Amino acid sequence: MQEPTTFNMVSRLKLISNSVIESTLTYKELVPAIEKCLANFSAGKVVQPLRSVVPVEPHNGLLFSMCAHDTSEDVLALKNVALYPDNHKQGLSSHLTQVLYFQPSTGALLAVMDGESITAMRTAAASVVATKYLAKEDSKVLSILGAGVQAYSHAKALTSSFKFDKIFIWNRTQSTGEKFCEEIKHLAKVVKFCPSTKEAVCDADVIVTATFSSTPILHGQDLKESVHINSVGACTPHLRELDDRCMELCAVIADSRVSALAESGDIISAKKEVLCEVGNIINGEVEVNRTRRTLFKSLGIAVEDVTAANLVWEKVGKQQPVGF
Ligand SMILES: NC(=O)C1=CN([C@@H]2O[C@H](COP(=O)(O)OP(=O)(O)OC[C@H]3O[C@@H](n4cnc5c(N)ncnc54)[C@H](O)[C@@H]3O)[C@@H](O)[C@H]2O)C=CC1
Ligand SMILES: O=C([O-])C1=[NH+]CCC1
Repeated sequence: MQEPTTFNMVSRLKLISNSVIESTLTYKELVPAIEKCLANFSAGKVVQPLRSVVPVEPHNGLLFSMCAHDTSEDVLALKNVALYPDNHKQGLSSHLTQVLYFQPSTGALLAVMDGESITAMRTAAASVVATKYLAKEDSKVLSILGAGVQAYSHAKALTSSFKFDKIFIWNRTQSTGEKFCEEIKHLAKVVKFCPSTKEAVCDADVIVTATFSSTPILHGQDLKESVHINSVGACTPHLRELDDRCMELCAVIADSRVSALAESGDIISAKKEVLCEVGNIINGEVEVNRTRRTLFKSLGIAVEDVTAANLVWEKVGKQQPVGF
């Protein structure tokens, strides 16, 4: 009898596209699931090595490989991200990603999922969780720096969880920023493009930074006394989005302390301490004063992809069970 191998199982593999994932995943289900996985992660219930990053220098690309096993949920997956900021010139997304979803008991590959929507949505869901625990409860003004995929998912996720009266947008390219404002104008009473980051953030209660900038775009001198920042970009040691003053003023909370200290250009360059992981706050181990300046440093961790992929599997993948 022929032994089942990955190759002769291929006909039974589920391929799950972005469009299916977009019509399947909702923030209503994803946010609590991400909250739980961040709590599991900080409670030591997740096996997750630091992701590997291969620079593809001639093409200004990076290939990330991220894997985790959530032991309390028994879910196993691996995500690849090809991060090529110049891809837009060829009409391609800057992040090309796939999630491989495994049967933990055998290691059999059950599904290959498009990773773009999973990445966009799980990152925004993690920021919603951080905002829930760290921002002032009466936050009314949201500011987003950037107008790409993450800016969009954050606008959608944050407004589906909190009520903002005003959203201020800044983007390096004004025309793209204005187009983005038009797309999200239904999300708040006022949605306005601002020509400078100072104008965009000076009244903000909650700020999102989601760009490819390599130099600071958010400056401490422009922040209110009480503000919460979700810092989503600058996920490699040579990139920065926040200046030293901003880092000095804020209490820094990360998704993963290990990832933050190894990967965050802002934390490494400013020699900033990480107060705790957001999971420590969820688990009731640390309390943070919401009326001070707080910064959630999101690097993106594999267990978030594992969690999102598991929701997709439970909702659309399971109908055709895969097994030997
Ligand atoms: N923390 C996490 O879990 C994740 C973080 N990211 C990071 O978030 C950031 C945004 O990602 P996407 O929205 O998917 O990318 P995107 O390609 O859709 O958008 C990129 C944005 O950055 C802006 N930008 C590009 N170069 C810039 C510069 N030099 N200065 C200022 N703005 C610049 C563009 O105008 C655009 O608004 C990237 O740094 C990305 O690597 C992405 C996925 C997950
Ligand atoms: O977690 C993630 O998917 C990523 N973080 C930075 C680039 C992609």
